[in-house]
Amino acid sequence: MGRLGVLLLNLGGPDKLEDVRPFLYNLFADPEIIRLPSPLLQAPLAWLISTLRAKKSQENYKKIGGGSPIRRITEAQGQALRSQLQQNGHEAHVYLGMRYWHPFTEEAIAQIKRDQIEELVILPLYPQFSISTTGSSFRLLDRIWKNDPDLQKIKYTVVPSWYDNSGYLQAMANLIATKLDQVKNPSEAYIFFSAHGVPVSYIEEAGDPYQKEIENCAALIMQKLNRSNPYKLAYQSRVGPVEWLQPYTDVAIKELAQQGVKELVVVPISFVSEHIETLEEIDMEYREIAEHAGIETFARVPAPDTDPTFIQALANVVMKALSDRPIAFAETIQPQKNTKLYPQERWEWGMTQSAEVWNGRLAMLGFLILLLELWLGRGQIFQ
Ligand SMILES: C=CC1=C(C)c2cc3[nH]c(cc4nc(cc5[nH]c(cc1n2)c(C)c5CCC(=O)O)C(CCC(=O)O)=C4C)c(C)c3C=C
Ligand SMILES: [Fe+2]
Repeated sequence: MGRLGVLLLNLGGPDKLEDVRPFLYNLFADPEIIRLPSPLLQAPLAWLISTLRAKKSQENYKKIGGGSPIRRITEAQGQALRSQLQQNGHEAHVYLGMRYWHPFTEEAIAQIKRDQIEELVILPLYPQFSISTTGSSFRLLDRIWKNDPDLQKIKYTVVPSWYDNSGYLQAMANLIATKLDQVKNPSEAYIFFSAHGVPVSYIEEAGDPYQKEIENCAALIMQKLNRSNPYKLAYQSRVGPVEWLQPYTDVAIKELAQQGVKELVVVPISFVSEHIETLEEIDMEYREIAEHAGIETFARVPAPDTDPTFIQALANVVMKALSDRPIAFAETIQPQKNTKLYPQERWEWGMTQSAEVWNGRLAMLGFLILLLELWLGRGQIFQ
């Protein structure tokens, strides 16, 4: 085996408050997050949304210490993975490639080239595949690869998703069991999985397998846990004026409270590290909603971070990828160029070609104004 590298992919997050706006700009400039009918609109819209959202988002980052812990934790996971692989007989360099903030994927690739890596496993730190996360990183890497003959010499493989890995399921089950055993009625508490949502159009128009993988993952974790507690899966963190996967976490919490549920054990399911959506959104916003609705216990299961069972699971995923047939970027799910990732029916009217052009332009203008109004009018994006 040649010089081995493992490239861990993640979303990234602002290290400090000044980073929030440019981080949001990078996120919304990604056509895998919001795709508009004209690519020319992407940058102005990203600028608009990031500028409008920055203040609220900064307030949230302030509440968790002024920045995202995602880089620190992902670096710790990388180091722990390197030692675990070493113990399992594999000397590997581990790199971090974040999609929207430092260390950017491009920085990791430059280092991989400097280190003259010959064999590379590309492992997203998202257990389930979504076009908006893993898919976006793979598409970026695919573009980088196509333009770089040196990279094309590397024997690489990608791991599209690994939510069904037995060690990962065990790590999640252990973390849940520990938390369950701390509540008043461990056998009755409701296990509440909260996954990051995506717009419904990702699933229905673009064929994103995310919802299926999340549902399967929750069911497999429950099997591993092997307890008879009731459970529910809901989706958090919706952004903007389109329909996202349902049930929404806040609505589901209120419904359970109305049904008389008193104890919730909340499991963040699509994240493997603590970050703003666990530390602020779940721990603060949803806790408040739950307590207000009459839930007496709101216990949150920690993200796996550097949990040893979880790190061993990551090492197993890497070793399996090395022994399996290599998977290329092109083999993974990619939305077609014209896929609607955002509802576009609004500008599909008009009788003649030129009328259609003008209708389209007016509709786009209207759409921008509508977005602006919705973003400003609602005052907060996570509803
Ligand atoms: C599986 C994980 C994730 C999916 C799917 C996902 C889709 C998705 N996200 C946004 C918009 C935002 N996400 C933001 C932060 C954020 N998102 C994820 C993970 C997934 N996103 C993580 C790990 C983080 C946190 C990074 C950190 O700073 O700790 C944010 C910024 C937060 C904020 O402004 O409050 C936005 C915005 C969309 C639109 C989307 C799918 C289309
Ligand atoms: Fe997100």
